[in-house]
This record gives sequence, C-alpha cells and structure tokens, in this order.
Amino acid sequence: MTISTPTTAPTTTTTPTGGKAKYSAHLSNGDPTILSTSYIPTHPHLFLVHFSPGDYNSSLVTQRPFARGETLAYMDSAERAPLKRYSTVQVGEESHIELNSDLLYINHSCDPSVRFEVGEERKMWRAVAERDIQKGEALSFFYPSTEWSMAQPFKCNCNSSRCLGTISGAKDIDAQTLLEGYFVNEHIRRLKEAQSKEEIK
Ligand SMILES: C[S@@+](CC[C@H](N)C(=O)[O-])C[C@H]1O[C@@H](n2cnc3c(N)ncnc32)[C@H](O)[C@@H]1O
Repeated sequence: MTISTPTTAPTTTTTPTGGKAKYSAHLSNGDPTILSTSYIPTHPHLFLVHFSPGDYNSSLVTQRPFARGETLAYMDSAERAPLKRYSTVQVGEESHIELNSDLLYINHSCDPSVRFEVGEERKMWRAVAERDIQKGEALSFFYPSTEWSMAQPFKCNCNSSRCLGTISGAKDIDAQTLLEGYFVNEHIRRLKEAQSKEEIK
C-alpha cells in the first residue's frame, strides 16, 4: 500500500475578500490520514465522508433518506479545472470541474444509487437519486456517465452482478452496454457517436 502525503495540510480558508471557503480534500490524493482529523463537512445534514485507511477507500454516506428523482445537491462550489485528474468530473467534450465539496467522495458503482447530471452550463451540475436511497447508505454514481477517458483507471470493487470490471471511461465500454444499460450525459453520448463513426478513438 502506498501512503501519499499531502503537499499541504488540508485547511478551510477564507479568501482575503471574505469569500467562500476552499475545499481541499483533493489534496489528500486518496489518503485520508491527515484529512480525517480536520474534516469540515460541506453538507452535514445530507451526507458525511466516512474515512477509511488506505488509498482511496473512503466513501460518502447519507444522513437522511432520498426519494428517487430527488436532487441530493447542486455542485455549487465546483470550479473549472485546467486538467482532468482522479478528483475531476467531465462536464463537456473538453471541460472538467473540481467539485470542491464532499461530493468528491462518491465512489463509482456499476449499479449506482446516484447520477451526476452535468453539461457546459454550471446551473446543470447536480447529483440526483437514481432510486430510493436509505439513511446510512454509501452513495455511488457510474463514473463513465461523465468520464470519457479517466485519468486514474481502477479495478471496480462494486460487487454488483453487472460489474464491468476495470473502469477506465466510456471510451472503453461497448456502445450498446453503455447506452442501453446506463444513464450517461450528453457529451458522452456525442463522443460515443463520434467513436462509432471512427472520428475519434
Ligand atoms: C473521486 S475518488 C472517490 C473517493 C475515494 N474513495 C477516496 O477515498 O478518495 C475516485 C477514486 O476512488 C476509488 N474508487 C471509486 N470507486 C471505486 C470502485 N467502485 N472500486 C474501486 N475503487 C474505487 C478509485 O481509486 C478512484 O480513482
């Protein structure tokens, strides 16, 4: 197991102009050792991060039930990201955002409880319940619904009967399996279409 040390201790800061605090969990690079001691929840009445030792083992657990179709949260504190990384969410063919909130800790599942609805306009960015969700459940969304080619592929441990194995992005999933089996965002639909015409790999 590799333990990565954050380059900066996680902090909640106030900007000189008194602006919104910055969420720095992404600085943990997956290792919660330091972060868990200084954690300030961003949505304490809705969900909390459950920190687990080891790289990228933490998760986001609900504090109350949600009904299918309900918006869990808008991605209000998200910001455009210059580069994709494990913590970013793709919102368009060439656009990525950092969530800057506890939504970062939603893991992937091939049978997800949540979907991330995104698009080029920030007002579209929100997390919606795919089904009824109980209090105390760990939340999950289907990462290839937003990600075309992931910065950090991983072997999925969702244990679902429909698990797709290694998750590396929508580009590597058969079009029928992806488009008939899962909710995906419009940019992924467009990229899959371009791939089928061999306009992109
Ligand atoms: C945005 S983070 C999610 C929060 C992460 N669990 C953490 O503790 O920082 C994405 C990373 O979590 C891990 N991850 C998420 N879902 C997973 C899954 N179903 N199976 C294995 N690893 C997963 C992978 O390392 C992935 O790159």
